[in-house]
Amino acid sequence: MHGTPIITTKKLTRDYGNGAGVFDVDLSIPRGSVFGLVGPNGAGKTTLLSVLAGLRRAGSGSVRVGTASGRVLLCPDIPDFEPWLTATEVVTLSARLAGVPATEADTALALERVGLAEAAHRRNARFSRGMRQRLGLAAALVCRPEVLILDEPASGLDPRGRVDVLALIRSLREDCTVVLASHLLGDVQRVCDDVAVLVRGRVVYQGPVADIADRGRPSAWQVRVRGSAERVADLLSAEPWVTGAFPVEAEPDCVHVEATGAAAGETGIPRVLVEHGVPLVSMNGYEADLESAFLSLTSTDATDRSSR
Ligand SMILES: Nc1ncnc2c1ncn2[C@@H]1O[C@H](COP(=O)(O)OP(=O)(O)OP(=O)(O)O)[C@@H](O)[C@H]1O
Repeated sequence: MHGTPIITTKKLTRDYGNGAGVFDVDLSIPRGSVFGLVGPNGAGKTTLLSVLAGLRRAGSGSVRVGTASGRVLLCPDIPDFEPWLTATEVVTLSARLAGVPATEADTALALERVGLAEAAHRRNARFSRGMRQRLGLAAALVCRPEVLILDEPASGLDPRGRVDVLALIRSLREDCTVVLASHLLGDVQRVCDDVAVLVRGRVVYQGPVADIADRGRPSAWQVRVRGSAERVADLLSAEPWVTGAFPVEAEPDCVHVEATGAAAGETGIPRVLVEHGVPLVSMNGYEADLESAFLSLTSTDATDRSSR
């Protein structure tokens, strides 16, 4: 892992009983990175984040955070504000409560960064879930945290808002270390440098996000061609690395192709089409589902790698 760690945990455990909680968690979060904590519902992400933020105590084990406690901020998934406050008032109050001097310009900048400049003087009572999440981010940013902990930061956003907020989070590495939890592997892949995967309270993988991206790469595609889908399916079926190829019933010019691996298909399908003079219109990989990514991450191999 790159960078000196700003947060390290050793054998961190918070046991709620009946198998719930987090157990023997060893984390090393590099300073200045965006670190993702990913896992299915109930895996223990929120528990772990709140222990890192100092809001919940660990039952055993240790947490070392290389900064003053006031410089670590946690932003919950859907922050709750007094409904009568305007967005500007929420952000101003947040800075005051944190004891951070913030000018009007600082407040305006924080709101602008999260895309709420136009709503700056509106009361938050009628804000959508996504706007509330953005406002929570602005309220955190104005405090200039050294470590910003975000629980499901994009869960309430529409696709456009999601892209914007993920880009914003990515840009924050210049200012602080970000630790975010998500059950959406795609979001984590997009913004994080390193990732830890929690399954039933235990870290089953920790390392560069690129490694997970490789595991999540699809090895099945819907290939749209100009020409006969039947012929393309026959051509591809003859290749040793193709494990299945057939025309898609509802889409006359599409072929469903499955390969032995991601790289084999990504290079092999366009090559075969070029060789036979078939124009390729599009090639879309089926998103690997989270469940199978987690299954692959709980394999012996992945568990071994978690100790590096
Ligand atoms: N205060 C508590 N007392 C007892 N059990 C708890 C407590 N808080 C959480 N749990 C249980 O611990 C497990 C982990 O919960 P946690 O909220 O940390 O998971 P999560 O990964 O954040 O889940 P989600 O993605 O659904 O928010 C769950 O089984 C939950 O029911």
